[in-house]
Amino acid sequence: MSPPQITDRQALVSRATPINNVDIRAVLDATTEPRIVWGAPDQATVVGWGSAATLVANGPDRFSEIQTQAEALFSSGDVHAGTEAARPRLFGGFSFHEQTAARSPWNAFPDARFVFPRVQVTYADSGVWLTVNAVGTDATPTQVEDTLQQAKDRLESLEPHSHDPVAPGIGESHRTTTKQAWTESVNEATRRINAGELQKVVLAQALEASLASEPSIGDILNQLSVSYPNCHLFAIEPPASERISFFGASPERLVSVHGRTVETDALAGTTGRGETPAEDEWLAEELLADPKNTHEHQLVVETIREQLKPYVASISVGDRRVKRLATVQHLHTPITAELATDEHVLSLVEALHPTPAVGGLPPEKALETIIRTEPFERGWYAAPVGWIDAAGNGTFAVALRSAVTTPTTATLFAGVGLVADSDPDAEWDEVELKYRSILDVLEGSSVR
Ligand SMILES: C=C(O[C@H]1C=CC=C(C(=O)O)[C@@H]1O)C(=O)O
Repeated sequence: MSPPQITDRQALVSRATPINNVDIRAVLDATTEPRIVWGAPDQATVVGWGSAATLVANGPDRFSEIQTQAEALFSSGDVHAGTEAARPRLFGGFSFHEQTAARSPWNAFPDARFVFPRVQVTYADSGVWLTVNAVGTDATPTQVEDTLQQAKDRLESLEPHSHDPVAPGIGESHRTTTKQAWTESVNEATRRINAGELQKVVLAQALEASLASEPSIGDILNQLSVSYPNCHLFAIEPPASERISFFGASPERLVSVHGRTVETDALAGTTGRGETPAEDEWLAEELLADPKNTHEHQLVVETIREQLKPYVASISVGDRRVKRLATVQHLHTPITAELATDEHVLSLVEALHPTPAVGGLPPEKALETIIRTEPFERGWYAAPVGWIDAAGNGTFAVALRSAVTTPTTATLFAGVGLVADSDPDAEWDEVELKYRSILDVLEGSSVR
């Protein structure tokens, strides 16, 4: 392999070194620049802060624009990563709709933003790694290596995080959709589904809450990682953002591309948790056999299969099963495929988003219905969040079970899939169950 060359002004320098283990919460407490956090089952957990480069795109071409900008950024570089987990990666996400109105709480979120962190700590199987990145005319190996040494010294001297997790506590809270408006919307959706205008639509609600104290993203993510070990954990803080965080613990992987292997999940159809293991099992069996939920789920499986078809040489749909989370259980079908040719992960993200687990069918009619019905801005809720690397690999989750916090407020989001026989009251309660994952950590309630 020929050595990487620095060819233009965009030259990228990246250096990494193993460091002693440092508590992720101590790292987060010590950072003042905007941070990103990513953690997924079977993947290294990453905390990054600052920006060596930031890619922004808006509008319907946001996926291809970010791909072009990422390819330009990674086209030349002087990289010594030491281990695959510490290699240069971009972290960020997209808006749900083609265009996001700059409405609260999304004012600081464009339609797509990816950050190449200035400093990154990676918790990998091979140990803890520190990476320092720089981009531009003044990015020199000597400067980056000096910064790496300084950052290593500083991180290794951090006091361990000693306090128990502190929950911010919730003051007043209200859903932005009234029960009456919700009932009317669900009835209207089911009427249109029964009339054959739509097959399925996912309607969501926002919940606005005041916080009793400023949230600590380290404590929140720590709690979420304990309660939701089989979920994708993320936090994204926009630059110059007055300490705004968008974070969540999503049970749904949108897509992961590694070489030519594609993995994705169909996740739709929900029930609660039982009081006992036997009740849990009973609820899971009921869910697997329930015609409304299996129909809602099967629409997602079939659509994902169709969406992937143009790209893949083979596809394998796993058995339908139940994914059990701390507050709910979902129908889950894992899907794997082999690409016919090399594809950038963002091509697959664009092809799959939004799946009918968060949009509906037919897609255009469902999106129109969502825009017309929902009285709040989805922003990045239910949209792809994740990472990409220089080779076009990456993993994206669907940003569910998520919230935006400021030092004094939280806005939570949750939605439900509606089909012909959906009941407004049951769907209202399901929204509450889906809020619980974030509400529990904000309130400091004990979770399973
Ligand atoms: C839209 C959400 O969940 C989706 C994912 C799993 C189960 C779902 C359901 O049963 O309705 C939804 O399709 C959400 O959590 O906000």
